[in-house]
Amino acid sequence: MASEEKVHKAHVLVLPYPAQGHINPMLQFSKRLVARGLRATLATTVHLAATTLLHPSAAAIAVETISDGFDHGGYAQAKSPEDYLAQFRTTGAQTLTQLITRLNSSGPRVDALIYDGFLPWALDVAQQFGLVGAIFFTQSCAVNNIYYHAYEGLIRLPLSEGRPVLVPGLPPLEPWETPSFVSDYGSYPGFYEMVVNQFSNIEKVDWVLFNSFYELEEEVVDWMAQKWKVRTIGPTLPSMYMDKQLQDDTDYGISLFKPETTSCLNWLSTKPTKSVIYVSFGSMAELETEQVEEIAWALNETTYNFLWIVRASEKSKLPENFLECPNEKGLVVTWSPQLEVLSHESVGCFVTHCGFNSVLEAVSLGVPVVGVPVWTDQGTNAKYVEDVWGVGVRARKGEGGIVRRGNLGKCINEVMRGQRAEEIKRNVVKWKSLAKEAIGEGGSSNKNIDEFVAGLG
Ligand SMILES: O=c1ccn([C@@H]2O[C@H](COP(=O)(O)OP(=O)(O)O[C@H]3O[C@H](CO)[C@@H](O)[C@H](O)[C@H]3O)[C@@H](O)[C@H]2O)c(=O)[nH]1
Repeated sequence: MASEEKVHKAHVLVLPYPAQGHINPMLQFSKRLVARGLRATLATTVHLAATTLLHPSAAAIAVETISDGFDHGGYAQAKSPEDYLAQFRTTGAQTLTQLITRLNSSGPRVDALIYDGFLPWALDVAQQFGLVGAIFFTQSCAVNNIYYHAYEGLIRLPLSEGRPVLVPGLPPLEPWETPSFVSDYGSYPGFYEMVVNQFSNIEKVDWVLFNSFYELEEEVVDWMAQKWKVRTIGPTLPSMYMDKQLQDDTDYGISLFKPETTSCLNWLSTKPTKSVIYVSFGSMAELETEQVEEIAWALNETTYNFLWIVRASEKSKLPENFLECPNEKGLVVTWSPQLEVLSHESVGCFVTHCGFNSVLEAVSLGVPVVGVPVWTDQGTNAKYVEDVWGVGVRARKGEGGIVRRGNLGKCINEVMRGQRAEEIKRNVVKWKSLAKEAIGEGGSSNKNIDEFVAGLG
């Protein structure tokens, strides 16, 4: 027994919200822990485990399931976001309790729970078992400081038109630059509760982890660090794109959609250096049909090549005959190997919804951005892209709340050529290097991960 105890590696259970943009960073963080000698188990939902395959590179991480209450369809089966979150809270807490009980009796016993901020009830479960509790935020520190201030009633909602929103550590924001759950207060009650309730029990948590890096959000991290044990541990791109310390770590290891890797890479290889506009709106955003049409015509009119990700569920929104007309100039696929695409020499800019993973990937791989935010945190990320980090521009919405083709085309030209493009390129180079330094040997995120691991020892 004593010798068994001696070899016990600290065992962390990692619980992401079941969406691509949440699993990717938490799985990557788990790999960093395993590389430091910890044992990691990913807890995901029954539905997700049944519909997704983990790649071999993630094999060092065990996978276990809990239930969100919708084993045969997941989120799509719920009546509403409120229904989904309420069921997940009840069934998730019960099945997480059963999982920890089982792991503790069969071994290896669990020492810590790293849970997604969207699932704050998980901390109560962790504490019933006396586990170390770490909340993991997949969105930026800036966005989450806005949510904290909303939770505490420190910003008055609904926001007043024309009055800047002041949050410590952030530049003054116009109301439309805050996350949509705040700027359109009342329109998304379930999601609003989800994002602000991340702070409902934060004073009880042991660690507050962010997929960001200190240099990227210094002021807001300093402010938050006065209140909680905040540690930035990102960017969580696979190691082979960053510090190259983990030889097998070439991709995220999980994909909810099947990437069309061969067609993307073959097509890219026929294009000149920095001639391609890569366009993707991530795994969740649903665009209005008119918006899809405006993007299509903007891409059709541009002089550049384009690679556009249109998920299967969005394809019917493409203008008739669009797929046939671009031929050599453009490729439309349902899902790409995004990291390989962004690091390909033929890609010149990234038209993105500004999901936080996509922004961090663009920053880390040095690709200029055209932000076309859709909802949630994306408008605030786009503000930072343009005004704080200077790595791109934001396309403003026109008539009907739609980004019009002329405006999108103008933004693409601005980041691809001319004086502003030169300035953006300088910033892109600077941030790429700072991102690599942060996660590399001796960097801020690397040290923070070491400290977290030492704390579990
Ligand atoms: O064709 C594609 C498109 C995307 N990705 C990957 O999918 C992830 C997408 O993440 P993200 O850019 O954050 O977008 P969403 O999937 O939309 O993420 C949700 O979750 C994020 C983290 O909470 C939020 O910042 C977003 O606003 C929210 O929409 C990234 O790692 C991409 O590399 C691919 O591999 N292939």
